[in-house]
Amino acid sequence: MNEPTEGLSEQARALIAEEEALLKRVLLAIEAARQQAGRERGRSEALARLTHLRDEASTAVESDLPALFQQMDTERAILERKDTAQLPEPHTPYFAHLRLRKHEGGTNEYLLGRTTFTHAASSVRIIDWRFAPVARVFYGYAEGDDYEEWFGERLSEGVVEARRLVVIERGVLTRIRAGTLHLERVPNGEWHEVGALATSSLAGGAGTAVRAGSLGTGSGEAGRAARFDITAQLDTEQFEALQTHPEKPLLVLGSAGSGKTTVALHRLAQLTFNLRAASAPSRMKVVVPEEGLARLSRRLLAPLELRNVSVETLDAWAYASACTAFGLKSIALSSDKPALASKLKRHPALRPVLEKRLGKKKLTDLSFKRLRRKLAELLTDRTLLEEVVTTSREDVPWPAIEDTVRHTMLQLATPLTREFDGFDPEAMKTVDGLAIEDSTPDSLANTVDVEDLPLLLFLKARHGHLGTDPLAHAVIDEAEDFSLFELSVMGRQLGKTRSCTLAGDEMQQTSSSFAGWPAALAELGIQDAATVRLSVSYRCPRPVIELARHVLGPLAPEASPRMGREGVPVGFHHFPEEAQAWLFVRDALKDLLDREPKASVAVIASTPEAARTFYKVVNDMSAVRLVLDGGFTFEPGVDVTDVESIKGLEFDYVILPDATARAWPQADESRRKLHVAITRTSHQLWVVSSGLRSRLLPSP
Ligand SMILES: Nc1ncnc2c1ncn2[C@@H]1O[C@H](COP(=O)(O)OP(=O)(O)OP(=O)(O)O)[C@@H](O)[C@H]1O
Repeated sequence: MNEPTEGLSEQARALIAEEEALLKRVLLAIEAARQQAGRERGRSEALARLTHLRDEASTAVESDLPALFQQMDTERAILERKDTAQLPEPHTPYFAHLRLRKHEGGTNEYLLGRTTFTHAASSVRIIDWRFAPVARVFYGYAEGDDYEEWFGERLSEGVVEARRLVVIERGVLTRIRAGTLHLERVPNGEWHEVGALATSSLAGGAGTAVRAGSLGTGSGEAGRAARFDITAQLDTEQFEALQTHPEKPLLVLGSAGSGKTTVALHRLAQLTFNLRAASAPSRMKVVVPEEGLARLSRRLLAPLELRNVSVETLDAWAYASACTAFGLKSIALSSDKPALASKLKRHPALRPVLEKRLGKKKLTDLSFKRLRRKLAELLTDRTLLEEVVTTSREDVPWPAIEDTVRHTMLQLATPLTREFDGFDPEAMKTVDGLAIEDSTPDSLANTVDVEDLPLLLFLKARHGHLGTDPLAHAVIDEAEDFSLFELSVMGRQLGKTRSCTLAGDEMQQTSSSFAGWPAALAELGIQDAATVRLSVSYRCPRPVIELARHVLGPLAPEASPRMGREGVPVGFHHFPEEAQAWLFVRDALKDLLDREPKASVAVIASTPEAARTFYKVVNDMSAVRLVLDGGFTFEPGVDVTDVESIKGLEFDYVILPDATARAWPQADESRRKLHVAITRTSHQLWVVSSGLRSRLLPSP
């Protein structure tokens, strides 16, 4: 235990002393329980001994039996002791503390954690946030509030005397938040009030830039304290969403950074607990559009004890589903495909046109080969494709027809290797050792696009069983980016109850045209979903949210989110030449990494090509990474990336290096993408432009 520093109020000192004493008591109680459990671990040996004694008794002479029976009784008594419960992790046994003074008299003390634990002798009671009824009081009331809750048949009334969030790292208390009082233990062991530390330090702290016009708010300094557990911070609205009946589909809406992913993953944690079945995690799935978000989701699931839940990107999910549904080990995918053909295949306008064309005729042969041929017929039918273009009101442009037909024809061709079957295999190679069709249109022969997979699965499900195992629950995150075909197939994979959580924000739709939530739910086969709209924006500070709304322009929803935090102004930096702009960013990054080596920074370019070009300016700097395949490591440093890769992610600092009129034109898709890039910012945003600045930005 360490002495609080001078200058702390009496109240703060008392709080620290109380929480440290409490933690000490908890750790001793866990240790006592652990030792007790150790003593009981001898039971498996007891079982073996009992079996052996039984065998012995069956052949023993009568005079030996009384002694054997006595021994057997002893071993049986050991076995009959109650199973040892799982103990809390002593490094971080709990994340919150609640004390209730009941009107009927007396106080009750609870700690919120992930493992239930009671040690009566030390009056320690840790409750599991997922199911303990009293967790409702923690999430629903503030310190000092009168509370009134029904626990089963019993009404409990009283006052919330203490409601504290704590951070315990390796068994040491390092942070306490009680109402507006926020205390932090710095590395030398002294305690400070966080607001006081921030204003007295040159380095800033969230909300104060180091120098005017400089990059950095102090939030990525060395040795920054661990954050409060997000589970402890869920707000009332988010916790209420988790109370939705496990079998009811839930639609979680809200602006960028309002906690949609947080709610969806916490619901999964709760449902896993409710199902109690050991197999539950394997029957649950999280599906997201991009690799970056898949990696982040896996990291977020780990502390929720859901490491076994499969997190898949849409493409990986479609591929695995198709292999299972068609009983194939692998499917040859094209590595090169026209963007317009992909757009057409994912567009909602294709859905009704296809439905009309397929009519009522039943297909009997549902093999991959047959359905692939059927799909190719449809995708080379110009009349059908023209109808898609007109139904989309030319959102799918006319040239998409030619691109789709030509591409599909190439895919239908017989691969050269098969055509020249019987020829000398060496003659089928080029001088550099590659197959003769590599990098030629012939490399497309006999392949399908990853966008074809949901269409093929859709065709199969329409005429028969999909052949994949039903899921107990699915989380569909960034659901605005799922095509109707993907949703339709996903719906077939859900069990009868359609238990799923959809999280999304129509303003962040980037990859295909979104058909709206009613259409999305209908494809999933959901008639009645519970819907929550999260209203507080947690990730971004006010100036960033305001810019994000400005960029959306006419697309911005009427209601603005409730702003969580103030923040430093957005930095706009304009230069005549791109080279000047990028050298300026390079210097700023160098300076920032020196001052705040723990910061996470993203340089988000409009395209992968622009990201690659910018990277050349900084590739000699350590801790700078080019990430274009979603391979984010979430380590401190700089990720140079593009807007398509960063959905659902967040960084302390974001720099947009090419905020030009060419990169971000005045079009709806561009507005939404720029909005996504801007809203990845947790602390500070810089918008850097050269030549002609994007007109989506406010005038200087
Ligand atoms: N109640 C809360 N209190 C404090 N922070 C929160 C709360 N809820 C969520 N957050 C934090 O806000 C950030 C954004 O949360 P999350 O990623 O779940 O939002 P989102 O709505 O899914 O964002 P996006 O739309 O960009 O995908 C995360 O850092 C998360 O930990």
